[in-house]
Amino acid sequence: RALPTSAGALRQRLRQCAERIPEAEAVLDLLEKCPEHQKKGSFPVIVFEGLDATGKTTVTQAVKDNLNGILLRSPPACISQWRTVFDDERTPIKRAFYAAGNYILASEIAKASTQAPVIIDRYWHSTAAYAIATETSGEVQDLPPAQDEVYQWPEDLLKPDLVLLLTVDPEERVRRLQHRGLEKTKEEAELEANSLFRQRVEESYRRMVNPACQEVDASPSKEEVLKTVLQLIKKHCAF
Ligand SMILES: Nc1ncnc2c1ncn2[C@@H]1O[C@H](COP(=O)(O)OP(=O)(O)OP(=O)(O)O)[C@@H](O)[C@H]1O
Ligand SMILES: Nc1ccn([C@@H]2O[C@H](COP(=O)(O)O)[C@@H](O)[C@H]2O)c(=O)n1
Repeated sequence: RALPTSAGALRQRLRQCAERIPEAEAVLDLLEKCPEHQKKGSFPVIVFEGLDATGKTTVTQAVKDNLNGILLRSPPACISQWRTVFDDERTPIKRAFYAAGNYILASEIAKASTQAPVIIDRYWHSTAAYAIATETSGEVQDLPPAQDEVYQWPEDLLKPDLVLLLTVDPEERVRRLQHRGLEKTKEEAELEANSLFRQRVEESYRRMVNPACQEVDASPSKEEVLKTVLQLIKKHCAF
């Protein structure tokens, strides 16, 4: 399978291509500096997931402001300058880059969560959901079965306290995409063109376990979505 599900496996994958791709060596260097099996601090760690234009950037910023939190994203800023290089590579190398981003981010989460609530725009569930959806074709029924190990959280990756999956109906998502008008990645363009791919990504999010995603209808106004999200955080995270 294209997605390496441990720090050891993704290091090996990056090492194999490091001679040809100098940026892989740079990612490896950063990974080496991250202690393994990171532990979170006493503040809650809350992740927002979902297809593009479901409102993650909008809601993470608002939640961060509301909770006086620290906002992080995957892939983290320290490797995002190499993103386009890996997006143009073969799938296994591209997935190793995004997986590595999550392990590097875990170090940032560990530190930040000793200081304030941590709000994260995409983490492991995004890496897994896009990988799973790309490896299959056709209907959601063609995805690996619900209990498959692909939906498991990696054993050696720091776990969040709460994962909220933002969903909006396809028409509203397209309206938001058009309104925003940003440049799309290849995968985002495919997502827009291919409704089955979009359904597979969303269903893969829903099948993730340990931790599972809690779904939030993000179709209402920004204010209402924020209110719902803050209520869920209050209910699930003690701080
Ligand atoms: N609840 C909402 N109602 C109406 N418009 C919204 C709402 N939330 C976000 N938007 C608008 O939709 C667009 C996409 O939102 P945003 O950038 O937050 O999504 P995103 O999930 O972070 O996208 P991506 O993953 O591609 O970065 C923006 O123009 C934003 O202002
Ligand atoms: N943790 C992550 C984050 C992103 N991806 C890949 O990037 C694309 C979406 O990124 P945005 O910056 O537009 O939010 C998506 O196509 C994923 O393949 C990832 O794999 N893991």
